[in-house]
Parts: sequence; C-alpha cells; structure tokens
Amino acid sequence: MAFSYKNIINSGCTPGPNPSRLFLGTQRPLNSLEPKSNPNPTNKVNRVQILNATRHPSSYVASLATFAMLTRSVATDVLTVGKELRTIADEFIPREYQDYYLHEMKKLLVTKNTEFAIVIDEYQPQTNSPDQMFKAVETYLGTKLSESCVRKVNVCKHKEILAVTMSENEEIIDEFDGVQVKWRLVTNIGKGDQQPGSKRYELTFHNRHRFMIIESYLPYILDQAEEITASESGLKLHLIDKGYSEPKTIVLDNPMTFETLAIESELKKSIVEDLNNFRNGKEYYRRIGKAWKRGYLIYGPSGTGKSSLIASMANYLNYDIYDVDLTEVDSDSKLKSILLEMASKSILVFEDIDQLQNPTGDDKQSRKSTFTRLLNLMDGIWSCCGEERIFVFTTKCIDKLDPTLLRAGRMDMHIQMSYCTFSAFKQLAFNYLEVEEHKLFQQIEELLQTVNVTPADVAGELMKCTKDATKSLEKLIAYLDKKTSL
Ligand SMILES: Nc1ncnc2c1ncn2[C@@H]1O[C@H](COP(=O)(O)OP(=O)(O)OP(=O)(O)O)[C@@H](O)[C@H]1O
Repeated sequence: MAFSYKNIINSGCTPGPNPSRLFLGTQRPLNSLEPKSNPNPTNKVNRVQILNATRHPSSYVASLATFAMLTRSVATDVLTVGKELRTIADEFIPREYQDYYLHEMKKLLVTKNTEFAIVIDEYQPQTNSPDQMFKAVETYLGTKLSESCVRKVNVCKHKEILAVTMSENEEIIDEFDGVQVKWRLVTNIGKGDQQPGSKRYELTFHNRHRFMIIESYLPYILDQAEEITASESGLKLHLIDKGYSEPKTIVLDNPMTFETLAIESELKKSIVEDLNNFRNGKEYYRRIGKAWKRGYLIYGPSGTGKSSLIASMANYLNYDIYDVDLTEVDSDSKLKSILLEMASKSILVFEDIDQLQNPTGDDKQSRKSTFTRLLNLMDGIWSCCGEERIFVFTTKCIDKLDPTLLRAGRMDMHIQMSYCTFSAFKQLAFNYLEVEEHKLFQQIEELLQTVNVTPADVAGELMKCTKDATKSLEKLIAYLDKKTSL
C-alpha cells in the first residue's frame, strides 16, 4: 500500500514546532523512520533543571519531566539517556529515592520518545491540489464527532447533506483494533511548502503501532470514507476539462443499470461476469504481479448506448466516474495528476479516442502527442497508483484506431455496441411501455432486420406516447417504415 505523498513526522526523531517531513512508501524506506541517535547526548540545560529541584519526591518528578522533554530534543537514544539518568541520580538524588525516580523517569521517557505522528495536509505540496487522504479523514471523523457538542456544519448544495467537521485544535480519540489514536485539526501558518490558512490533520499514536496504522488504519479510513460518501450522496461524476485544476464534481444522476440496458443478453452476461471477476480479483492481481486495473474499449455508432453502458458499470460496481476530455489535458503533469488523484474504485473514461489519434486542424500535433503520452502512462508507473481502477475508452469507429492501443493489457475487453436488435427493442419496450409481449412485435422484428436504427432512436420514438402502448408501437412502425424506404 503506497502512501507516497503523505507526510510523516517521527516526533521521536525531530520534535518541536518545525519537524522534518519524511516520506513513506516507495520514496523512502521505512527504516529511515527509526530514531536517529544523537551524537552529543549530554546537555547542561538538563543539569540546571535537576539542581533547581527541591528534595520532595514529587518535585523531583516534575523536574525530571522537564528534563525528559529537554532530553528528548537532544538525546533520542534511550540507552544513552538511561546512563545519563543513572549518573544524575547518583549525584543529586538520595539513595532511598533513586529507584522510584528512575522508574518514574523511565515511564516519562518511554511515553515521550515513542510517540509517533503523521501529518496529513489539505493540499499536496508540489501541485497544490487537494489531498485525497485529507478529504477521507474529514469524512471519516465527521461520523466520530459527539452530537452533543457545538459543531461547524457545512451544507453542500448539490448533495443536500450536512457535513459535520472538527473545530480547530479540537482533539478526537479514535480506537482501531484495540489501539487508541489521537486526531487534531490544525491551521498551517504558511511555513515551508504549505499555504497559510490551509489545514492539516495530525494523527498521533504509540510508535509500536506505526506499521499497523499505516498498513491497516489509514487504508481503513479511505475505505470507510468512500463508503460514507457513496451512501450519502450516490455516485459522482468528476469532469476533467479545460483549465483543469480540480475536477468539477457532480452527483452521477444516470439511473441506467444492467437491468434497463438494452443489449443482447449474452453480451450483458459476459460483461457482468468480467466485472465480477475484476472486483473480486484483488488476490489474483497481486499473485500475478499486475496492477489491479482493467481496460475496456466500447465501440459503436452514436446512440447505441456506450455512455449508458458506462453508467450501468458504475452503478453496478458503485464506482465514481472520472470523465477526462483529453483534448483539454495538454501536459504530462496534468495527466499524472489526474491518475494520482483519482480515487480507487473508479472508472476513468476517455471518450472518442479516435479523434485524438487521427486529428485534423491546427491542434493536430498537440493531440497526437497527448495520445502518445496516454499510451505511455497507461503502461507506466502512474497507472499502477491506487487500486481497483477501470479505464474505459470509447470510439465510434474501431477501424480508425491504432493497433497499439488495442493490444491486450491495455484493452482487456472489446465491447461492440450494435444497432437495435429485436431483443434490445423488447427491453426498451418493457422500460418505456411496460409491455413484454404485443401483437405488433413480430412486425417490428421484421423491420429491425432490414433497417439500422440505434436504441437511442427507438427509445426516442417510444417516449412520444408512453400512456398507450399500441399507439406508441404503431408510431415506431411508421418511423421504421420511413427509414426503410429511404
Ligand atoms: N443500449 C441502450 N439501452 C438503453 N437505452 C439506450 C441504449 N442506447 C441508447 N439508449 C438511450 O439513448 C440515449 C443516448 O445513448 P448513449 O448516450 O448511451 O449513446 P452513445 O453511444 O454513448 O452515444 P454517443 O456516441 O453519441 O455519445 C440514452 O440516454 C438512452 O436513453
């Protein structure tokens, strides 16, 4: 699980207001998160604290606590600190109290030195684009807030839901797998690479749980947030077009499903089976060492249901759709950002791909290079980021496509959307007129064998008179007759 763009602070290594940021995942080995030993563990300040203490046991503890905090900043090597403590205890603390003090001291040191913190910024430092993990944490913590407290409530216009968020500097304790963690929301003051006024979540927990937190808790939050979002607002359609900085997101309001999609039942069955295999294929993809993604090429004339099929897939899998207008995505970095920011369990759609490959007009060169970049990206490392990704390419004309794009591995399944067949018509008649059989069906079956009409054409005719099935079918027959005579 790669959290390549998450900032990690090891507070045991570098405490204080300006902690250094380390990277997890492929960019930095995990052992680099181990505390670094300090070359100079002794420090005069610590001794001053001890000398100022009174001889009362609790005062020693208070002073030693200060000592522990200061020592933490100069000597993170616990063994070295332990030796120092013994020397100090011998020198300044009455023998009968020494064991007690050392015991208390050890507790303090263990507590302070083993705290581990992860910072999740609102924006990614390089691109300034919103961080997915931040959004996920916000969504997840929204469900953890106590109802009795006063909260900031955001009303999202599109979604008509209330999003409850944490107040600044508020702390929330969460528990996962028996481990307690603490969340805090903080505003950045604009130091380093962060925008002033932007927010960050700080997650702290015991050092010994850091692998579990990174490998299980954070992915769990991502999953939970996705589920919460999907259940609250339905699926989303993210539109990525001109001037892309952040996708425009709208609720996907296409009710098309595999039940209502009018295509041959055998084809429908094979698509659903393929999607099931993909969705349940986590272990399989891991075992064969391949990124968990699948490419579909959907081709057919306008109005045969390519977009309807994509909506059916999204509704079936409960995946968001990212609709990318490649003609407007004019640089490598934009394409990379799209792929990186796309949530897992999503469908990335590139429509009318033949137009990119066979461009006409002034922007010929730039479109061609977009196409080449896309091919490279699909095969490259960027397409491996995230999991459960589906790529869908559509074209009205498969013959115009470069064979390199059709290669297995890029396009795992080719789906042809055809003109309206009789069985597709029966599905449409059921959708629009709620009839399964009718005396006019035979005539329509014969006509459909002689004329090419799309399901969109047929649907358009049937919609004209939905209250009277016979009248509606007669209108359709008249339309088909007219087409035949052309
Ligand atoms: N196979 C189908 N099953 C059910 N309805 C369909 C089908 N094909 C088309 N329709 C109806 O026609 C409308 C337009 O179809 P759709 O946009 O899916 O076609 P398309 O092939 O994507 O067209 P284009 O290539 O022009 O984008 C749909 O909203 C739907 O109402």
